[in-house]
Amino acid sequence: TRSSRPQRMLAHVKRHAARGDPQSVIDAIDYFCRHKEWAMNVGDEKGTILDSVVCEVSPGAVLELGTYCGYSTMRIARLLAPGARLITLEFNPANAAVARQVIAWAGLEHKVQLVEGSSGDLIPQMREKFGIDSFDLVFLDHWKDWYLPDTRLMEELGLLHKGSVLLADNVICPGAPEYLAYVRSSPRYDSRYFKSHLEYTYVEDGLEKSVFPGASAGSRP
Ligand SMILES: O=c1[nH]cnc2c(O)c(F)c(-c3ccc(F)cc3)cc12
Ligand SMILES: [Mg+2]
Repeated sequence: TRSSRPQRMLAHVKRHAARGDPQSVIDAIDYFCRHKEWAMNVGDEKGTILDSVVCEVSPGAVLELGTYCGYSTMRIARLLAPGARLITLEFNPANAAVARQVIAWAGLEHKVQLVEGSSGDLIPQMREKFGIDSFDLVFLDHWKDWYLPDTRLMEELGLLHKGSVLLADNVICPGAPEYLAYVRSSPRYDSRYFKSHLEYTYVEDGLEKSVFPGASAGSRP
């Protein structure tokens, strides 16, 4: 049967990127998506904003919701300090299989734990299965309708601490209106919009960065 777009992307990476060199893998994917076939990686423009947030937070524990082909996984992992951990959740087994190979090609597998399954099922298992107490940074990039329920779930499970940062992709295109309304109106978050463009296009999109000031915020003094 005909190869999939992620498989063709992986073949391009293996031909054009150097093993163990994450930047060359990132560049090869950006080239493939800009000049051969568009794909829904966060991309180079929004990726630069992602990089700056990762550097600012310098997280010890990161959760990525939505791995796809591992592009943003690599952008985050390449900036992590020794010992810092990134857990990335992917619903689609075929995409997860490609992402594992992309992450391995970049030589970043020791910093990344890729788990297949639905975020709603896996988030409640973070403590028991992965020994994670809370996340310093969460990158939401899976499915817009799950941004809000997954955020509520992380709050209820105490997986966010004072200062935890949520960074959400695609808040304009395809758009996550309920999520935006929540983080922008809740006294529990300090939220800011980083205007950018839909990956590899001139269409507007952006990232929403929301800092969790602590569970006590928004409750009666
Ligand atoms: O489903 C998605 N999950 C995560 N990220 C996405 C994304 O960055 C997109 F651009 C898009 C997208 C797809 C088709 C379009 F026409 C526009 C945006 C979708 C997703
Ligand atoms: Mg996205």
